[in-house]
Amino acid sequence: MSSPWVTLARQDWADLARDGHIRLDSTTVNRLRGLGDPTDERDVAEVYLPLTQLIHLHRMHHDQLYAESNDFLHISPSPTPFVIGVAGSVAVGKSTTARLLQELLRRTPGNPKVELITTDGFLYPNAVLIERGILDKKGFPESYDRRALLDFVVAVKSGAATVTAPTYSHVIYDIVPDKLLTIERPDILIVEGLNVLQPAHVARPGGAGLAVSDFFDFSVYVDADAAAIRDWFITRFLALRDTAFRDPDSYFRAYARMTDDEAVEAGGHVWDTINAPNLVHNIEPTKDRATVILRKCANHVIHSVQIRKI
Ligand SMILES: Nc1ncnc2c1ncn2[C@@H]1O[C@H](COP(=O)(O)OP(=O)(O)O)[C@@H](O)[C@H]1O
Ligand SMILES: CC(C)(COP(=O)(O)O)[C@@H](O)C(=O)NCCC(=O)O
Repeated sequence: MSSPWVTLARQDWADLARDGHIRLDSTTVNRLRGLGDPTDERDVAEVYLPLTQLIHLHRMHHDQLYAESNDFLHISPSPTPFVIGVAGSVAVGKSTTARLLQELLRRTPGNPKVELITTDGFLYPNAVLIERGILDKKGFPESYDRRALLDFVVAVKSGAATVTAPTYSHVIYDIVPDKLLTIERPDILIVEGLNVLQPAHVARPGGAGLAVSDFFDFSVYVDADAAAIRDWFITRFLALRDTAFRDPDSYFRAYARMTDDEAVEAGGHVWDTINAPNLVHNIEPTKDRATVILRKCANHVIHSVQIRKI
């Protein structure tokens, strides 16, 4: 059976990188990578640079098509940003991927303005999740205000001068009251989150018929075996116990006093009861909707890249 995908082993993918002047020094890479994520300058050169060049190619053609379509229609709407979705499990390293792409794309010709938002800002506040009995479903599609997220992306994509988004804090484990993120006419918008590749839930009465993924011009799914991601999640949980959980404002400060065994048990429980079911039932089924799948092996290293060729 023919496949819409072409899969490249890492070295073949790395060989596609064209001569360019885009570099990220180790200080920048260290600043951008997530807790416990070993991504380094070599990964940037071998994996993220060719990806940036492919995205730039898509963006150039997107802008040209948009301009020519507008000429054909005799309309002159506001410039529209190129929108990129970054999806994948909790703890798979989406934020590292999204932040690296933001920095690399800023260095592409014309130095575009690249903004990044994470969808956690569109989670319902804990008070609403509690009222609906779904606090233990944080990260599941129904825990987000999908209408507000869609409205946000449509407004930015429509070229609105100023668009705001709510923000989430992992420390307080809730939406931060009165703290908004302001986006002002970016050339590129990256939307990172667990469920950004979800299709519209048209079957639901009153369903929007549209989802944020309908406005993506390019998307990346960060993929790894669930057993490996579970290990990364628990390792990160132990690291957070020694750092972020000690913050007096941390929702998880009770975890800061746990022994290693207790923390492994508690982290494993969160993974097994919340994040693993969400991965299996909601996130992983959206993988094939991505333009590119970055496939990691158990040590976090990206070993192959799958690209939708049609
Ligand atoms: N409880 C927490 N306290 C502080 N930071 C956290 C906590 N959980 C996750 N983070 C941080 O939030 C970011 C997003 O995490 P996550 O949603 O698991 O996505 P990913 O690991 O794929 O980037 C990461 O940089 C992670 O280190
Ligand atoms: C905040 C998250 C839902 C991720 O949100 P995203 O920005 O990917 O939409 C996730 O990191 C999280 O905290 N999940 C809840 C389960 C847990 O405590 O790990």
